[in-house]
Amino acid sequence: MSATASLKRLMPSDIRAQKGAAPVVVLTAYTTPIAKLADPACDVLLVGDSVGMVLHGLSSTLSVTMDMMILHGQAVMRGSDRALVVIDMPFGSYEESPAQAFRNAARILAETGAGAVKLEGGVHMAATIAFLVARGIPVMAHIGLTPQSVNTLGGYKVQGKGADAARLMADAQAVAGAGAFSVVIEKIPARLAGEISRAIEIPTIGIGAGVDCDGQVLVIDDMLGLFSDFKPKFVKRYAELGTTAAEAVAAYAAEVRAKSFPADEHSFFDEAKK
Ligand SMILES: Nc1nc(=O)c2c([nH]1)NC[C@@H]1CN(c3ccc(C(=O)N[C@@H](CCC(=O)O)C(=O)O)cc3)CN21
Ligand SMILES: CC(C)C(=O)C(=O)O
Ligand SMILES: [Mg+2]
Repeated sequence: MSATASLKRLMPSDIRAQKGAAPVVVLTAYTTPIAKLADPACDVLLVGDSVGMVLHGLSSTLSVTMDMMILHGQAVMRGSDRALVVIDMPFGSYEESPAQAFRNAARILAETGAGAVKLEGGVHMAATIAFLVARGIPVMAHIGLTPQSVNTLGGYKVQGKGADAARLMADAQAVAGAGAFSVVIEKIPARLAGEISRAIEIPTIGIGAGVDCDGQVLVIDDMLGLFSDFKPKFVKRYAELGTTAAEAVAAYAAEVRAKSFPADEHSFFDEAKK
């Protein structure tokens, strides 16, 4: 961001090393001004494919494109100089083969300067994660509720209940064994998330996964109260900026109609006013 930035940007190895030492603080960011605001307080800024739903009005993440992720990734890099920037690989850009995943992940890192990519999947994506890591691409994994699989999961439901717990533990161990530097665990029972966090050696980043994860992530628009269509149980609203903004817009509209804005102080005159 600034030419004189003295702090070195955090790297995937720094995040990995926070396990057992300091909780990993993650928020999404999609734009330069939001990145500027979140960078000083966060360890990781995640350019999530949630950008499609939050900023572009899409009804799921499935139609998010490589070009969208790269454009928003570039904007977030310009607004940050401390946090590690991680960019979601969009649906369809990595599932076909390790070679396809490498080609698209390399393009994301080359065109944005970000430090890592994130992709969804456990046991079935472990070979791809290992392929990327062996070729210089740090990977954050994402297991549990994986929104790109909403159509096969049958909705945005809690994962890992009952007999599914063993499958989720296997997913966590597979992505850790494949060399991921951390793993997002979404919408699973808190007790299982704690067991997984204790069982693997990389930091778990929870969203709807309880307090025993090694870090937490939220969509920033959700926690700021800016994305009002969506209030799942795991979101805590730390502000109500959507309400504040709507009130400001209403006040502006009323003043324009009443001709009380602009006042002299917002206007220009060719002579000093008497
Ligand atoms: N704004 C936003 N926040 C997110 O956390 C988020 C996205 N978008 N988009 C990508 C994925 C999708 N995610 C989701 C989506 C739905 C639920 C969920 O619990 N849905 C409830 C209804 C929630 C509501 O609308 O109040 C459900 O029953 O389906 C959870 C995570 C998480 N991610
Ligand atoms: C919610 C987080 C983990 C994510 O994947 C996204 O924002 O797309
Ligand atoms: Mg995502």
